[in-house]
Amino acid sequence: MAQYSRISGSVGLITLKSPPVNALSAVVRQGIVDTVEKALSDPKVKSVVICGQNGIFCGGADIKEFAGNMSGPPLVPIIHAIEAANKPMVAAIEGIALGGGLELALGCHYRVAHAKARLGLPEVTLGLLPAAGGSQRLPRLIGVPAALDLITTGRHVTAAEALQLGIVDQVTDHKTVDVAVKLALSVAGKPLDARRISTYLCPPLSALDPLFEEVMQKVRQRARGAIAPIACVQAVRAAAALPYAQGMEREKELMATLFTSGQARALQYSFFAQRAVSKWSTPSGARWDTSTPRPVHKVAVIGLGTMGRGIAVALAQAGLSVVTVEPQEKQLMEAKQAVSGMLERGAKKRGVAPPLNNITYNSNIQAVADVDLVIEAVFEDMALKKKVFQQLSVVCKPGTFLCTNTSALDVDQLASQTRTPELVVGMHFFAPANVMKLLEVVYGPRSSPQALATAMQLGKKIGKVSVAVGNCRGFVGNRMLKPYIEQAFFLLEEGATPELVDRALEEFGFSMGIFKVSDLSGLDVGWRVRKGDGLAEPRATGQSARIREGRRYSPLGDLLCEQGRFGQKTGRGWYQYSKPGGREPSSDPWFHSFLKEYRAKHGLVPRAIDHQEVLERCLYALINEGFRILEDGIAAGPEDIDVIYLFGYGWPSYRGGPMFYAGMVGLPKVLDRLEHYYQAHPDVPYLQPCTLLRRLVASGSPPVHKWREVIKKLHSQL
Ligand SMILES: CCCCCCCCCCCCCC(=O)CC(=O)SCCNC(=O)CCNC(=O)[C@H](O)C(C)(C)COP(=O)(O)OP(=O)(O)OC[C@H]1O[C@@H](n2cnc3c(N)ncnc32)[C@H](O)[C@@H]1OP(=O)(O)O
Ligand SMILES: NC(=O)C1=CN([C@@H]2O[C@H](COP(=O)(O)OP(=O)(O)OC[C@H]3O[C@@H](n4cnc5c(N)ncnc54)[C@H](O)[C@@H]3O)[C@@H](O)[C@H]2O)C=CC1
Repeated sequence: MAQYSRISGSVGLITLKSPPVNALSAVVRQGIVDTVEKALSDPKVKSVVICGQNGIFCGGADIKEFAGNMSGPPLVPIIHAIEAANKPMVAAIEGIALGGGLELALGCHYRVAHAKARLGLPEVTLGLLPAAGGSQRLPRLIGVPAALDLITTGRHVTAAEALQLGIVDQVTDHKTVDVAVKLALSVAGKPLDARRISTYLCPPLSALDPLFEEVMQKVRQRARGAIAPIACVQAVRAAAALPYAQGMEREKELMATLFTSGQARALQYSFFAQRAVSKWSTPSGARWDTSTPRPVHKVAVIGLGTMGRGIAVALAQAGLSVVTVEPQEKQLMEAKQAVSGMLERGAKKRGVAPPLNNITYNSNIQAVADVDLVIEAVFEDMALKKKVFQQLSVVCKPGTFLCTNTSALDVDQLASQTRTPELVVGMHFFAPANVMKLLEVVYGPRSSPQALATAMQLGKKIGKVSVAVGNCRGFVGNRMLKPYIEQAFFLLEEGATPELVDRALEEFGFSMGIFKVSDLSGLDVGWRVRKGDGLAEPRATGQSARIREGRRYSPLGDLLCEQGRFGQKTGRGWYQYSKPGGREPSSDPWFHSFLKEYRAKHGLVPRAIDHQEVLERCLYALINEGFRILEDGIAAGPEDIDVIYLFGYGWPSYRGGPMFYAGMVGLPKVLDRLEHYYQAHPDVPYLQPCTLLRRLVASGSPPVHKWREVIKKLHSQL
């Protein structure tokens, strides 16, 4: 709703009231219509201030309404009426003015923002464009280049930047509404023509066409198949080239295409999925709202290799006190230098002082005696990790949470090395740990709800999207990756090339195909795991060379590693590079002839493989494992899996995550294709459709937000 009052004798005050972010729901829009009418028809009122309750101006349209039948008065005429008013309208912006919220403010004649406010048009991140006049008013107000930047990225700006750009007229540290009322009093009765942004012409640019061509090319490249950023550029172009009324028509037309698109649905799903994962629950009944996290001020990081360094940076940047331990003197020195460099570069970007003093560097584990929580990041070696956990259990003060950054090892085995297994959880970061947003928080059978809640809260504090997952080999993300990679290897055996597989995946929207990723992260990583599992030993030629434990196996990755081809770091992998450490992959004739010989040696007759088969085999195998993970209770719901893939594995955001994507493709189709491929490859168990998928299809393929009901029923029957 919106509340109306009169203050200071002649100022009408309209307060948006719709917790938590004063979103513009149908009721709020109706409230604005009613209160604006009241203010304009009250002869005692000479000017009007619009603000939001609880220090929040407005979070934009109510995104929940997009999924249903939109009712209530539309926003565009409301904003037109505000702009056309004959009394000065002033927006008092506290907290946030986002999307429709900023568009509402742009309809006002003046804007005052609190110094801590953030403003932006983030519609593009929801698969939309600012269609309440935002794409037409913002370029008229701040110019085409700046508007293009804000609208195509959706980035939020601070009040200071908004002032510099000309989005707001005034920034204050004091009570924003008081300052806005003062301004409203001072401008009462003054002419308003020059304050109506829709009447402005965009600031002239000498070469409009080349500018838009260049921008479109860049945006297309960055968008990797997303349609909203392209539509945003087209809308701003209309602002630059057309009169306002025609520009508004174009904005509406472009929005109509986006509004009903699958991409918008996927991105809006992902917005709510991100929020849903913070409301975690476990099969044993522990929940986010009944578990109290303990405050964490001081954290230890054990092992300052690739991961430990990034984790230490993320913690220090969030203001935590960090104690690091690295026994190798040379490694410790190098790490100190690298960590300080990362902190300095990060601070420079943010215009703050580097938090160098938040970190201490130690070679002795005794240094962690008084920390609240430890994150272990030593080599992926169970024996070593067990030893470290035994030491931690002795050295740390009672009650210290002990966390491991292992990517796949059994968290419960580590817990059993300690005197307090209930305080042990996994905190699985992704490389580079100070950049990647994802954190898998892994609970074992003995982890206490408080340990899980504390790790989840710490994740939030350091800016991660944290997802609680059960303990199994590879947890959620890496477990699903295994069948995906396996299919890619099999496709090479059957006739595909790394180039073909990668092209198909990149056209789907991944920034890199699986073979390029493998070259980047190092083929030796998977090789070490396969050797540990007893899979990678050389076998005799003939059929057994491609079978392990009764299943089809491809030794291709092992054979490359035996040749010292570890990927980018050695300058050779699935592709070749100009030098060791080179970044640009190019097709490698050596690999192609090696593949030819390999196929001949194993009696494999290559056949033509198209992009569709690549996508179906790689993605449906991965999705099938996702269903198994849900079946096993390792992830609480499809949203958890999707968020993990969106934030940790480069799944294209406009496809919503693998489980949402399965729903979009149609579960019967996914089931049918898996059945088809399993029939063709009965020696590949990952392709056998799992029970949950079958059950969902038998239940009429409900939408993704209803899957939990089917999963619950399945669990109750097991
Ligand atoms: C043929 C068809 C033709 C169709 C034509 C259609 C024409 C339609 C014209 C429509 C024109 C209107 C255009 C418009 O107005 C567009 C928009 O405004 S889109 C929305 C833009 N706004 C945003 O993207 C903001 C999203 N929110 C956030 O970024 C953050 O939530 C925020 C920074 C505001 C706060 O962050 P934080 O403090 O961290 O809190 P949470 O994120 O946890 O949020 C708290 C709570 O609030 C819920 N929420 C937040 N924003 C919204 C929202 N805009 N709508 C609904 N709900 C919102 C959030 O989900 C949390 O609730 P939970 O219950 O915990 O999930
Ligand atoms: N590299 C990656 O992309 C990811 C790795 N991980 C996991 O993170 C952990 C660390 O991996 P990386 O950082 O890549 O390894 P790394 O090899 O770069 O670093 C490991 C560090 O641990 C140190 N170390 C060894 N024994 C120690 C001990 N007893 N006490 C303290 N430090 C000790 C080593 O000297 C080395 O500096 C592993 O469990 C790995 O599986 C998790 C996610 C991603």
